[in-house]
Amino acid sequence: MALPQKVRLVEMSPRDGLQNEPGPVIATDIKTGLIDRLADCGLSHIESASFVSPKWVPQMGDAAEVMAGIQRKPGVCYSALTPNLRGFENALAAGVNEVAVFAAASESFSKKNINCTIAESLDRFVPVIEQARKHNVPVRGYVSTVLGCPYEGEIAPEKVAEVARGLYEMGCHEVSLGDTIGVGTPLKAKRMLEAVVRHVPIGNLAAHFHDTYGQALANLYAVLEEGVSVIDASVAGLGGCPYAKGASGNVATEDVLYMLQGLGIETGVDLDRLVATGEWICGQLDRHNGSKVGQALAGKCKQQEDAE
Ligand SMILES: CC(C)(COP(=O)([O-])OP(=O)([O-])OC[C@H]1O[C@@H](n2cnc3c(N)ncnc32)[C@H](O)[C@@H]1OP(=O)([O-])[O-])[C@@H](O)C(=O)NCCC(=O)NCCSC(=O)C[C@@](C)(O)CC(=O)[O-]
Repeated sequence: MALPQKVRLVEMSPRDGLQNEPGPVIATDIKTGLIDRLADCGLSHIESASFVSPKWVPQMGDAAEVMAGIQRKPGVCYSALTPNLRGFENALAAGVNEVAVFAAASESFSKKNINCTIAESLDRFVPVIEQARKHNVPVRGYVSTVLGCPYEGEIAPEKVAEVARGLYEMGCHEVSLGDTIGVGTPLKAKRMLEAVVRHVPIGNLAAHFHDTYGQALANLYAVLEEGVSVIDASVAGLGGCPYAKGASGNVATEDVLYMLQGLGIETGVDLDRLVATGEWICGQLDRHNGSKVGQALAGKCKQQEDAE
């Protein structure tokens, strides 16, 4: 299949990127500063917060304050995770544009992440989706561990397809396929996708790949060739996985954008601004920049400044 002409980037850093950041809880104004800068880069979908239990994920405990503090830009979708009805109600009150429910293809991961089985999680999402429909709020669905699980190892593509189908059939307009611990390789990613597209149209799928083994760009290229046109990514590669020691964050948005530009694929996102945003947030968090493109372009810029 020909590569898509346009890709929609879904920016994960304020949520997936920051939820697992070690150390003290990050100040709300750093989170809102990040989201506003990302919107200024031209990103049209920013996963901004997570209405989960603050006991489980302390970094997301100020979700309502974050949503209240951002400067909303017209045309930008500010979304949030909602694991249950309570999360949905709080997200609705905070004025999110879209919510996301999250399941896994591995029973062990589901238990560790949301303290219930896969079947229980799908049951729990039914009232969330019903309420969302009533309030005209679109719902995205995630499937974690689609290319491997930290507890169970290999995950059958058919299991991924079953969960993705469940989410799609219950009303998720988009299902994002998560290589949570970044263990996938291109052929595996293609095989997994082939199983999923038997049940969910390709236009309703997104790729959400972490970069732990440095395979994320290769995996993305593989699924772009299969027709995927929505990619989740995180500026500066922020993030990790609390249940997999050493797991890296999502593939860096700067790296994905550089690759897409090289392929002539449109995104509407400004690379220079994105690099500056990655540098800014890494400075705020006193953290290493996990984007190769970010490092290269920021280094080049500094070299030019020094020469002047
Ligand atoms: C699902 C629960 C709540 C079940 O948590 P639980 O302990 O099984 O159930 P509970 O209903 O008894 O709730 C426990 C406590 O949380 C409260 N609570 C309950 N719900 C909420 C809520 N919405 N907002 C605020 N508080 C809430 C509830 O009131 C209670 O408080 P207590 O009585 O002990 O004081 C919990 O397991 C949880 O919050 N898990 C979140 C885990 C999480 O956020 N993981 C990271 C996101 S998923 C991810 O990163 C993967 C993804 C999407 O990026 C894709 C990929 O890469 O694979």
